[in-house]
Amino acid sequence: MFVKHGMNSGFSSLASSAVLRRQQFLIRSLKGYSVSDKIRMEAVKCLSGGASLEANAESVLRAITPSLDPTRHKGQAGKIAVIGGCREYTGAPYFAAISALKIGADLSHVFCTEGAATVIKSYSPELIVHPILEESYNISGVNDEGKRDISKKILSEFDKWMERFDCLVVGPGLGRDPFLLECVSKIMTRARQSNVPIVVDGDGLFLVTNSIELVSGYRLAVLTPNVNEYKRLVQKVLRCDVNDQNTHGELLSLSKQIGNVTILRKGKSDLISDGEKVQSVSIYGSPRRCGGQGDILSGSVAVFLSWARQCNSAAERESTISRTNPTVLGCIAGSALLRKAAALAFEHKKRSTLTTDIIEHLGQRYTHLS
Ligand SMILES: NC(=O)C1=CN([C@@H]2O[C@H](COP(=O)(O)OP(=O)(O)OC[C@H]3O[C@@H](n4cnc5c(N)ncnc54)[C@H](O)[C@@H]3O)[C@@H](O)[C@H]2O)[C@@H](O)CC1
Ligand SMILES: Nc1ncnc2c1ncn2[C@@H]1O[C@H](COP(=O)(O)OP(=O)(O)OP(=O)(O)O)[C@@H](O)[C@H]1O
Ligand SMILES: [Mg+2]
Repeated sequence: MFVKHGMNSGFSSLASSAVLRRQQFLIRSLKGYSVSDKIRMEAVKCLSGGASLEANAESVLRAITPSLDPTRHKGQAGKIAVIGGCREYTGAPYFAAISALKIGADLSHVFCTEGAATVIKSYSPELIVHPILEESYNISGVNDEGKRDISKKILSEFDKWMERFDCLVVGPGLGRDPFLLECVSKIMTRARQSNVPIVVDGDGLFLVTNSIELVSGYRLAVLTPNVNEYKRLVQKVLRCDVNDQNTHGELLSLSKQIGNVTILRKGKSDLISDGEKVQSVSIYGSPRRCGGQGDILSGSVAVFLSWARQCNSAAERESTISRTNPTVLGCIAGSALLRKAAALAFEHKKRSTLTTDIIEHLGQRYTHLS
């Protein structure tokens, strides 16, 4: 079976004092590190409220990961592009792009501003960096016609590459400059016309929340909101505040309202929905909440969803998995892998664990994923 029924379907409505006592015990257990991962997972499921379908992440990972076959050529394991990197942020696009390579993609590109490009290139010679984006401050003396020309040039530079990509990650460290975001909207529209999947994260979600039509109804779009980003999406799309008593129902409605795009709501448990059902990944990760873990996740989801789309022959896939939306499979695999890598990094580095430490553990998934 691909999914296992959670232990507490309809928990919120059935809560009795005995269940509440058990919950309180589990909350106390979570504070220490002596209890097993399994108990922590139970606790998280108990606390999530609503029917819980914990994804069998290990099966998903095994089913969608391509073999290291000597007949395969460079590029077949994935070509990913991250659109992000501006004056403020260079770490986020680097984390997303390098994570894609560490997981097993063959090529990882970054499209960013010129200033950010030099920095990102210096972090890693493995990344292919395109310094094509422009921010308003850099073109402040240019008139409207000049700006239109710059925008056209950016789009045509991107067009040269786009057909080669298996997935785009839009947003890590993108910033919120209006001119830059306008150009990125055009890039997203072009990618959508060419059926290239798009993972939207960070400032990409800021853009999409204000221009929901960019992804609305696009089944190859994945949104990966953190707590703030989710709140803004719910307020904009559902026109209400986040309701923690109805997490699953709310996520289903949000996804449906945006035309069944896949949403991965990050948090204590990661919740994933494409508007059909909600699945969770509650594997215990790390108590460190250092910045950059969401960036690892977006790069990882991009690779896994590309792999999930590739294995469309029934022989290659387990039956339930073959019927599951590849974007959902990508989210389950990405979330599980990040969480396990975070747990392994925390075992070694404890409170000093940083995003770069987690990236170093991305490759250990098969031996340690439980
Ligand atoms: N090392 C790095 O380069 C990192 C960069 N990051 C990037 O940082 C950017 C922001 O991500 P966060 O997760 O911090 O975003 P959040 O939305 O969680 O919050 C960011 C900040 O923006 C403010 N803010 C919220 N709504 C706003 C609005 N409507 N207009 C202007 N400001 C608003 C918040 O008060 C907060 O201080 C993203 O591009 C993200 O990818 C992060 O990924 C962390 C690591
Ligand atoms: N309270 C939590 N307990 C356990 N894991 C969590 C918790 N909150 C987030 N995570 C995990 O950390 C990962 C990143 O989520 P987070 O909310 O930090 O994203 P983010 O804010 O976008 O990160 P970034 O700093 O990269 O922008 C997610 O996969 C999620 O599973
Ligand atoms: Mg983020």
